[in-house]
Amino acid sequence: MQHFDKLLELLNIEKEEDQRQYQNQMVLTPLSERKKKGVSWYPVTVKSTEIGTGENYYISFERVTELRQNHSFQVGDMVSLFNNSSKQGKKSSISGVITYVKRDAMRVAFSVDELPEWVEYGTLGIDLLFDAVTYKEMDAAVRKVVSSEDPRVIELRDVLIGKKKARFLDKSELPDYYEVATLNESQNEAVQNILRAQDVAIIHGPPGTGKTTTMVAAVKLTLQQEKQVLVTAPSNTAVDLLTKRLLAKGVSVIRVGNPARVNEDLIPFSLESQIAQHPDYKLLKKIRRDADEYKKMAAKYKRNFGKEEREQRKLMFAEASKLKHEAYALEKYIVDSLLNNTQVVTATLVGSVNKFIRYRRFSTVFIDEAGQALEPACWIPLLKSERVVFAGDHCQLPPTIKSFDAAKGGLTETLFEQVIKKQAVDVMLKTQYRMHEHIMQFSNKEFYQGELLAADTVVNHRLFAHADLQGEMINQPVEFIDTAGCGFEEKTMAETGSKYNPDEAGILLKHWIQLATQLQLAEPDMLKEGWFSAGIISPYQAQVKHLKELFAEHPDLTEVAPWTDINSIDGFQGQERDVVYISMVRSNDKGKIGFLEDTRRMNVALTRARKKLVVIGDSGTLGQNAFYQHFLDYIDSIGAYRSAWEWMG
Ligand SMILES: Nc1ncnc2c1ncn2[C@@H]1O[C@H](COP(=O)(O)OP(=O)(O)OP(=O)(O)O)[C@@H](O)[C@H]1O
Repeated sequence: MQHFDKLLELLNIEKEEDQRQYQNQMVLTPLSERKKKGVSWYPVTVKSTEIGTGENYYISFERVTELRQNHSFQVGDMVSLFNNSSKQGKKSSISGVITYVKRDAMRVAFSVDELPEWVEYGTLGIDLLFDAVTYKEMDAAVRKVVSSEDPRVIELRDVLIGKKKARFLDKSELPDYYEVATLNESQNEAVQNILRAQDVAIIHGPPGTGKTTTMVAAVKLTLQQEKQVLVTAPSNTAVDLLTKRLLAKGVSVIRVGNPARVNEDLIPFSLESQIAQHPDYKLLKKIRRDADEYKKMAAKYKRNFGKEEREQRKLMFAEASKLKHEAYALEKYIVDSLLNNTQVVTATLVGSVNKFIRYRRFSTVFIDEAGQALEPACWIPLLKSERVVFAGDHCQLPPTIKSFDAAKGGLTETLFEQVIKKQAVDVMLKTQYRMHEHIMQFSNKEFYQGELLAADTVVNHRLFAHADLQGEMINQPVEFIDTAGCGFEEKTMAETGSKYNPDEAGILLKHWIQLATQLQLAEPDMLKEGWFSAGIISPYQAQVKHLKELFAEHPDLTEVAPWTDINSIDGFQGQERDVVYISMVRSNDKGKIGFLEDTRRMNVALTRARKKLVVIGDSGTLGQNAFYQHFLDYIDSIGAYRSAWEWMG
C-alpha cells in the first residue's frame, strides 16, 4: 500500500538522521569531548544498589569531577552504563533509564534479573543512549497494519486513510441523550459525536477551550457503555496529566509505562506499584528468590565435576526453570486481575506495547495531543482498538522531526490532520477560557476562521483592576513594541548558529521592570504565591539563554523572579500565564525570518497570555512576511502599537 510504504520510508529516513545526530554526538566523539559536551559521565562511583519491584535494579551513581560541569541527562532518558577496565578486554555495557538526576548524582533503573559482575570492578562510566526501541515498535506497527488479516484492523485502517467513510450512530440510536451540565454547547456536541462514532471521532481544541475537560467527560460517559478504555498521548507529561484529571473525576485508572518515566505523584497508580501492593506479591517475590537461589547454587559447580554433581546441577537448573515459570504464571494472574478491574488504562502511544498490555484489546482508544503525534506511533494503540477518539489542534505545534527530508516528505502530517481533511468528522470547541478577546482575536482570524469566542469570565479581564489604570497603556491586553529603525541588529551564536538580539532583550527587561513595579504598587496581593504568573518566550534558544542570564543578574527582579518563566515556544505548549512577553529576535535588512515562518509555532506563543501580551520585534523585518503583516495590521486596528524609542536613552 503506497501510503504505508512511503510512511515506512520516511520513518527510516528520520531514524537514520536521529541516529546520525546521536552518533556525531556520541560515537564519533572521544570520551573527553563527550564529557565536555555533557553527554557522558566518567568516571562514576556506585553509591548504593537496591532491588525494585519486578525485575528492576536501581543503582545510584556519583560523578567524580573537579569542575562544575553542566550535562544533558534528564529523568526518563535511556543511558548505557559501561566498564572501561582494561582487564575486561572488551567494553561491557548495560542499558537503563534515569529515575533521578542532579548536577553530580543520578539513579538509574536497570531491567535485568541480575547485575553483571563487572559492575563491581573497574572504572564505570555512563553514556546517553540512542533510543532505537521506539523506532522499532513504530516500524513494526505500520507493517502489521499493512499485513493484518483482522477484519476490524482492515476496516479501521481504510477509514483512517480515507478509503471508507466513517460511520456514526444516529442521535436517536444513542442509549440516552447525554448532555453534561458543566460543559458548554460545543463541548457537549464533541462528546455526543464521540458517543455516536463507530470508527473515529475528533475533538479539535484550540487554545484554552477545555480539550482535556471535554475528553475526561467523554471518557466517563463512554464508560457507561464500555467496560474499559485505553487513554494515550505522545508524551509522558500529557499522559500523567490525563491520569490525574481522570482520577480526580473518580475514574479508576492504571498507569502503564516505565516507572522511571512516570510522575512521582502517580507512582501509586502505576501498574508496577499496584502489583507490589497485591496480596500475592509476597509469594511472587519468594518464588523469584527461590528460583534465583537454585540458579546460583547450580552455577557454583565448576568445570571438573563427576556424574553425580552433573545430575544435581541439572536438577537445580530444572527446579529454577520450573519456579521461573510459576513466577511468570503468578505475575500474569496478578496483572490480569488488576487490569480486569480498572476502568481506564493510560499509557504513551509507544508505551502501549508494554509487555503487560501488549495483547490486550480495547473497545476505544483516546489519543490526546494528536496534533503532535507521529502517524506510525498512533498505529501502535490503534492496532488493539475497535475505534478511536483523537483530540488535539493541528494549528499548534506539529510533531518534532529531526530530518529535514522526512519532514518535507510528509512525516509532519499527523493522522489527526489527515482524518480531518478526508473525513470531516471533527467538532471544534469554540469557547476559550483563557485570553482577553484582544489577545485571542488575531489567532482566531488566522487559524480558526473567526469561530472562537471568549468566555464571559475572560472576555475583558485585565491585569489591573484599579480604576485609575483602566485607560492606561500598561493595562492594555496587547502591546507591540517596534524596534524598527533602532539599529537592533540580530546576532548569531557562533557554536550553535542560533540567533539572539541583546538590544531587544534590553527593551524587554526595561518594560518588564516598569510593569512589575506598577504591579507591586497597585496590586501587592498579586505577588503573593500562586496569584500571578509571567512567561517570557523566544523562538530562539540563544535569546532564551541570553534573557535568562540578564534576568538572573538584575537586582530589581528578585521579587517577581519566582513567577517569571523564560523558555522557548515548545517549553510553553499547553501552558498559560497572566502576562506573556515574546521576543521575536529577527532584525535584518533582507527580511529573513527563519524559524518565525513556522506560523503554527507562533500561534502557540501568541495564545499563552491570559491578561496581557507584549510582543517585541522589528516591523521592518517581520512585515515582509504576509502572516506578520496581518499581525501588524491587527496591532494598528486595536491601537496596540508602541515604538521602542520610548525606552531608549
Ligand atoms: N465548560 C466550561 N466552563 C467553564 N470553564 C471551563 C469549561 N471548560 C473548560 N473550562 C476551563 O478552561 C480551562 C482550560 O481547560 P482544560 O484544562 O480542560 O483545557 P486544556 O485542554 O488542558 O487546555 P487547552 O484548551 O489549552 O488545550 C480550565 O481552567 C477549565 O476549568
